[in-house]
This record gives sequence, structure tokens and C-alpha cells, in this order.
Amino acid sequence: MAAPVLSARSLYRFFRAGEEETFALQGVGLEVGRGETVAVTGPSGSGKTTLLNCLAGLDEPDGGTVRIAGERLSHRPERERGRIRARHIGVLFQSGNLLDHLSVRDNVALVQQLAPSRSRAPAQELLDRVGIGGRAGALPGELSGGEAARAGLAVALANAPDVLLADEPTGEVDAETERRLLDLLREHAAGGTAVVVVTHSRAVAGAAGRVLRLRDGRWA
Ligand SMILES: Nc1ncnc2c1ncn2[C@@H]1O[C@H](COP(=O)(O)OP(=O)(O)OP(=O)(O)O)[C@@H](O)[C@H]1O
Repeated sequence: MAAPVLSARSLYRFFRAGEEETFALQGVGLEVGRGETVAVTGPSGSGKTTLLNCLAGLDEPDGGTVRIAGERLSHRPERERGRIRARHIGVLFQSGNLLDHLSVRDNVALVQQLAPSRSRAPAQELLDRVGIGGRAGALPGELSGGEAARAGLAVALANAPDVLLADEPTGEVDAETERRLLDLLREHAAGGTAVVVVTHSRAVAGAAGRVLRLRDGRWA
């Protein structure tokens, strides 16, 4: 592999709630090159979402490092992590990445404004490509589940990210929409984006170049 665009070394993350400690990540490493798609699977509670949050800089690991496009992301102030995320990372999480009070088109445009120096497709073109160009003026609350999944993907890709991190991107959609989202993920990987996708879907795992399984916060 050429120099990996995403590199995580020996990640540890634990949570304490009262007397109880949970070791969500126990020494997880991961390197992903440009154009590579890695699927992460594993049972509920195995640490998948915690890993993605650390890779996105939305959570800080208690140990280990995350580097994105040559820059250290972990153990930096939130502002710095936000800057690196805006420039290099696309995030598609179950909690959704759409702001309710903005139209779909403005959601995409906002992400693009935060990363102004990146070359990328105009908002409308991106929305056409994910198949919801006709709903560009709609508010997120007016979208069906499948439309919202596509709009979320458009927002995640709006900054032409080096690294796309997706948590169950096809969890709520029908088979046809899943195929379409998968084609888009493949297209972006072919264009040089490194993709890490947490999934329970066989179709998504089957389309990935590598499938890794987490169990109890470690690679199984
Ligand atoms: N903020 C938190 N506070 C306390 N415990 C947490 C927190 N976040 C995660 N955990 C615990 O860490 C472990 C890993 O959780 P995580 O959400 O990463 O698992 P997961 O593999 O994504 O699960 P699922 O497939 O159900 O989404 C679980 O035991 C979970 O309860």
C-alpha cells in the first residue's frame, strides 16, 4: 500500500459509569490507503461506533493515535480536529448529518463553504448523482428514509473527502437504494477516497476490499 491516508495505531478507549468500566477499544490499529474500502463488522457493543468516532476526531482515544492525510488528528484541540475533519473527512453516521432548518442543497453548500479550497462538484450536481436532485429544495424533515440516506451521503461527500467514514449507511433503506448507495461508494473509492464502513449488510461487506471484525474492542 502507498502511504495510508488513514492510519490508526493502538487505539484504546474506555468509559466509566459509576463502578462500571467498559473497555470499548483495546489496542485497535488500522491503515487504509487511497481507493481502498474497508468494512468493519462485529456484534453489538464490540466497539464499531467508538472506533469510527475516534477516526473522525469526534471522540478522543484514551491511548493511541489517529493520522489523516499525514496530519495527526488525535490529541489536538477540538478546533484543530474540526479543521482537519472539514478538509479531509466525510462523515455519514446514523444520527444523521443534515441540519433540519436548511434545505438539502444548502446542507451540501454549507459543508463546501467550510472546506473552500477543495475542488468538488457543485451542490446540485452532487445531489443529481446521488439521485435526489429533484428534492434539493426540500427540508430534511420532508424526505423519505431512502431520500434522507442519499442526502446524507451527498453531505458526507460534499468536501470531496480523502476519507469517508460511514456507520450503517444502508441500515434503513430498501435493496434498490442500497445498490445505488453502494455504487456511489465504489465510485468514490475508485476516485481515490479511502472508505471505512461499519455494516451488518452482506452486500456492503461483499463490495469491500477488506472485511475486519471487531470483538470486545479488538480485531477478532
Ligand atoms: N459514552 C459512553 N459511555 C459509556 N459506555 C459507552 C459509551 N459509548 C459506548 N459505550 C460502551 O462501549 C462499548 C462499545 O460501544 P459501541 O457503540 O462502540 O459498540 P458498537 O459495536 O457500535 O455497537 P452497536 O452495533 O450496537 O451500535 C459498549 O459496551 C457500549 O455500551
